[in-house]
Amino acid sequence: MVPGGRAREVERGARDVLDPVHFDYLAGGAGDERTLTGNEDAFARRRLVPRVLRGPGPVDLSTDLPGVRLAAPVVVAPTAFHRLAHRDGEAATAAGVAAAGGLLTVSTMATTAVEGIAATGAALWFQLYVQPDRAFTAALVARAEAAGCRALVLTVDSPVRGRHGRDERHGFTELPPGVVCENLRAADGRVRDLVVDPDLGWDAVAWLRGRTTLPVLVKGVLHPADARLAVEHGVDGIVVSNHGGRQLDGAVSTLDALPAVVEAVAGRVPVLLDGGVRSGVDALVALALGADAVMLGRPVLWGLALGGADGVRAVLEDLTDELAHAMALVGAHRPADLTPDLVTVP
Ligand SMILES: Cc1cc2nc3c(=O)[nH]c(=O)nc-3n(C[C@H](O)[C@H](O)[C@H](O)COP(=O)(O)O)c2cc1C
Ligand SMILES: O=C(O)C(=O)c1ccccc1
Repeated sequence: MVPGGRAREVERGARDVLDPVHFDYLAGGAGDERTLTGNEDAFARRRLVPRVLRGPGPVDLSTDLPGVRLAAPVVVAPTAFHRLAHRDGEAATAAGVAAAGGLLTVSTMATTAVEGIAATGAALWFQLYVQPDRAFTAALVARAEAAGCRALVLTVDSPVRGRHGRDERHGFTELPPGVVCENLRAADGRVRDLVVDPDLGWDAVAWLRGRTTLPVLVKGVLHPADARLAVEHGVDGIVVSNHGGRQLDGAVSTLDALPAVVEAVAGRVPVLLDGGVRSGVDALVALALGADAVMLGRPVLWGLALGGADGVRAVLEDLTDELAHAMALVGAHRPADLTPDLVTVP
């Protein structure tokens, strides 16, 4: 079954097919889930002020990002444990992304090895949780690079783990038998536990630079001062993210945080946004407020749960089609035509 409908329907469908404990792990957020709901609410508050009679010409969504040229400014965000959503896990996700001509960010916490994910032919970035064991982290970076990942996405919003009430209520603490984080398998064959590093600082960017020639993005920036620091430390891109409301509950919505970050970055590196993007119109709003691309987290997981690779492909193609259609209706031919004056808060 291939879902073709809108994000809400796909989410409802996924809820119907998934173990409720696993659905809640994937859907849930930290604390009272204010930031989780705030991300979507921020999009719902915006309205578009379209331009008319802007002339003919096809819509061209092509976008250059670190290490990759894409047909549309849409990237799959890194999410853990795809084998909770579908038995084929990240291999199915990657096959769907490849079919849609997209880009998948592989999570450090993937339940399929990065080498196996790369075998699908999908374009990949690799999301990194820097471990206090830097030798192990360097080996993981080398694996990602050897597998053909085109950039590293350093997650910086997790000095400690968020507290997820839904998981606590269910007592969800362990993956099902046979499901493991294959990227945390060490040379000795044993799978390490993830350690988030409370001591991580900006020097981690220079450390990473010394170990890879890949572009490095930082993911999880909300404050414009941090965006400035990221540029000063030589990053190749910034992802405005609150981890889909799974880390600091009460954090600002990503759409509300975006304009100040864009102003601070002043075009020096690409700025991406994730959190609450559920439609092509949402993507258009983020681009108009200055994002160079959006990332999708949960919608891709729901497509995966419902339809495997075909479900992922359908989610990506639907959203991209809707973005192109909405671009035509606001009078824009390419992403650069999308400017903040097209968005209002009535
Ligand atoms: C189930 C789940 C697992 C996630 N795992 C990771 C992860 O391993 N690394 C990471 O940097 N972000 C992770 N994230 C955050 C996503 O990359 C992204 O920031 C967020 O999902 C975007 O919001 P959205 O789900 O509203 O699209 C995860 C999110 C979800 C929902
Ligand atoms: O669940 C998450 O959002 C996430 O990033 C994560 C972090 C550590 C282990 C598993 C998932």
